[in-house]
Amino acid sequence: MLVTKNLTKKFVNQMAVNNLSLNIQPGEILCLLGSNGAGKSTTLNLILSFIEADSGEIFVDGNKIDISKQTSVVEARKKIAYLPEQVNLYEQFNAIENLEYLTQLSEINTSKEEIKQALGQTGLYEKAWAQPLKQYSKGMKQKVGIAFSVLRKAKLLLLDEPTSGLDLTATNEFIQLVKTLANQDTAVLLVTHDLYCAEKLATHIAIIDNGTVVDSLIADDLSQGELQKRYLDVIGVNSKPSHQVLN
Ligand SMILES: Nc1ncnc2c1ncn2[C@@H]1O[C@H](COP(=O)(O)OP(=O)(O)OP(=O)(O)O)[C@@H](O)[C@H]1O
Repeated sequence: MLVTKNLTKKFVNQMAVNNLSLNIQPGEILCLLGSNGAGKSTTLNLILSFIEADSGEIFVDGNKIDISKQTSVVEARKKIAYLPEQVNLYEQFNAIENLEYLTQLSEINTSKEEIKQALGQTGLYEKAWAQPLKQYSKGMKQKVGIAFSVLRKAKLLLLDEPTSGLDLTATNEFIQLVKTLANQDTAVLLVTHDLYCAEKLATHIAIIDNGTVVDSLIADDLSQGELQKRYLDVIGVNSKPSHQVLN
């Protein structure tokens, strides 16, 4: 569903993404795990055609994105749902109104019943559906964002640090929700530095450092604690003293 081949992007003197190749099939959840500045957001921005790669290729559902052609970008974006770290929705509107408005804007033919079904699928409790989003927590807003991706029938879901600011209950609810979407054949790219989320959610993990994948793992093959060890090895924490002795 998503293939990137040797993606490279440099900002002035900073190599943000360096020869990055990814492959996500329908139903797979690939976690791009990396620390601050590793190149995660730049990768998402490239896939979304917000910025242009210096070199490399991106294929969505088998079609190569040609950023110089509006039709190519529009076609790719139709298949992609993007959930940014801070979900951008209309705070004065309630969940149903938001989804009615967003589907109209995107020219998606949908009924109120389908909107309610999509909200129901996310587990957002029904009492909240008619409340303005300014009264929502981050986790609740995310559910509305996910409902929109369900209504759009997106084949590829991009998640940017989705669990930052969520408590453990909301994190676990979110993880279950994304797993349900993957079980329905959505391909998911999850970008995070949250090891817990990576461990609980991903089917595949690519550890990224300096814009390059330095370790690729299959979640089912990981033993207890192995991901944490391999991640800490990459970011160099295991080789540093664990604490300083103060005199
Ligand atoms: N527009 C830009 N101009 C210059 N340098 C940039 C720009 N965007 C990103 N960078 C640099 O590219 C590198 C990768 O940044 P990126 O934002 O992709 O990392 P990240 O993994 O998403 O980090 P974080 O977890 O902090 O969001 C960093 O060194 C960053 O400073």
